[in-house]
Amino acid sequence: MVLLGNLTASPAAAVIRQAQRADGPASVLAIGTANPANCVLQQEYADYYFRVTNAEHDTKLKSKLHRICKSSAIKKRYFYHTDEMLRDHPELIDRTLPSLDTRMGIATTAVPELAAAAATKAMAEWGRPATDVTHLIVGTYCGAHMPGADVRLASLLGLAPSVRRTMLYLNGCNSGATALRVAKDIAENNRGARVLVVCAELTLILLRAPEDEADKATLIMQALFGDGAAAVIVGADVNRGSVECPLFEMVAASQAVIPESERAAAGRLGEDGLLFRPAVEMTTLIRENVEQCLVEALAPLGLSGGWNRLFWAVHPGGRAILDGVEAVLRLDSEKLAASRHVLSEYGNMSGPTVIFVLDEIRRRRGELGVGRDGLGVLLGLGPGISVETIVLHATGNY
Ligand SMILES: CC(C)(COP(=O)(O)OP(=O)(O)OC[C@H]1O[C@@H](n2cnc3c(N)ncnc32)[C@H](O)[C@@H]1OP(=O)(O)O)[C@@H](O)C(=O)NCCC(=O)NCCSC(=O)CC(=O)O
Repeated sequence: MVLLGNLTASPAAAVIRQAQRADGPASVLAIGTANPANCVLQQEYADYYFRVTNAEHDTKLKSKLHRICKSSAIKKRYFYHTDEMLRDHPELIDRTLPSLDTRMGIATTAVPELAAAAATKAMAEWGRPATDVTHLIVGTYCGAHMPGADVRLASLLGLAPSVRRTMLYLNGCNSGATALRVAKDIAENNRGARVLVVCAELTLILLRAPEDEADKATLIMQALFGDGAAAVIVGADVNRGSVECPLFEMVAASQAVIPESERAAAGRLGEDGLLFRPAVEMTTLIRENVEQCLVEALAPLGLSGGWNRLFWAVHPGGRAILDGVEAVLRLDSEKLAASRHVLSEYGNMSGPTVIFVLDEIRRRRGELGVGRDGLGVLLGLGPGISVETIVLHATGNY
């Protein structure tokens, strides 16, 4: 017996505990992404939005949205909602009507289905049977059901009934990074664990008609956000000769909140759906604090400063956010090329977006700023303002 304060640790228990832990670091083993079919070009978005919201008479506001769309650095976005769906549900557009039930009703099936489309791709790349998934983490801001989208998703994918599920609701744009951080801890603390992480978001939950000149936040949301889902398989201790192929080792993960920024990215679920308002100050707060957050996360690992040595998967919350991060970290222009590419092709899809960025980095086979030692940072940004930092090592097995 070993006495630790008033606790008694038995060597037998310690051996059992040790045997449950993985030896190696958690790794990203596969990535899959999916989007709904309805694609709207950004240059046509202002016309589209003011038409479907029956607000075409408001030409001043429409040209304001057109200007914001033009400077957004977004080319196109995908949406689950269609003209027909909006015609059938006027409550989604009319701000005076309650619409939460309609939005949640559609999300009940649409979120797990989009999540399944991304997960199926990740699992096909992974190469092992669905029943080998031991843990499932699902993130979404679209819905708040019991049981959640995780149960429906597990059934769609044919996961084992014993799969250990974790549901992350309303974590905002950092949910992709948050889910990966939790998956890392699970994989490293449960020998043999294979964690399926899936984030799926539909802007249907936050679609609303324009109000007036003072309501710029609505225009910003409508101009930037799109629908998408992304999935990752995370696991440690890949056996030699196995079908599995580690893409990125997860070296370290941390989270911080920017001081006094609670109101800068705030939302609430109400009768009119999800009202989320990133404040004008969000860009400045990130710009002024991101380097300090990174120093605190990376200095203990001996990695602080010299940011151009690393590759970067930064959440593309908006063009101005990427410009701010690039300027303050003095990054070479190719370092945020993957983030800018994903913003341009899909807009801000909230949680899944940073996983799309990681996928883009591996698809371009290291041409996007992966240095000789292969180290990089996945940076999640969301309400809080939360800053998620995951240090990755690109294995080169793309
Ligand atoms: C939207 C933009 C592309 C527009 O760029 P522009 O170059 O056109 O010009 P700009 O920045 O001056 O903005 C145009 C007009 O919109 C206003 N404006 C800008 N951001 C605003 C905001 N968040 N709320 C309300 N108004 C806003 C400006 O004051 C200006 O008004 P006027 O014309 O009257 O002077 C850029 O501002 C941008 O990328 N902003 C960051 C968007 C953001 O906050 N993303 C985070 C989403 S949340 C997220 O990702 C994570 C999460 O929290 O979950």
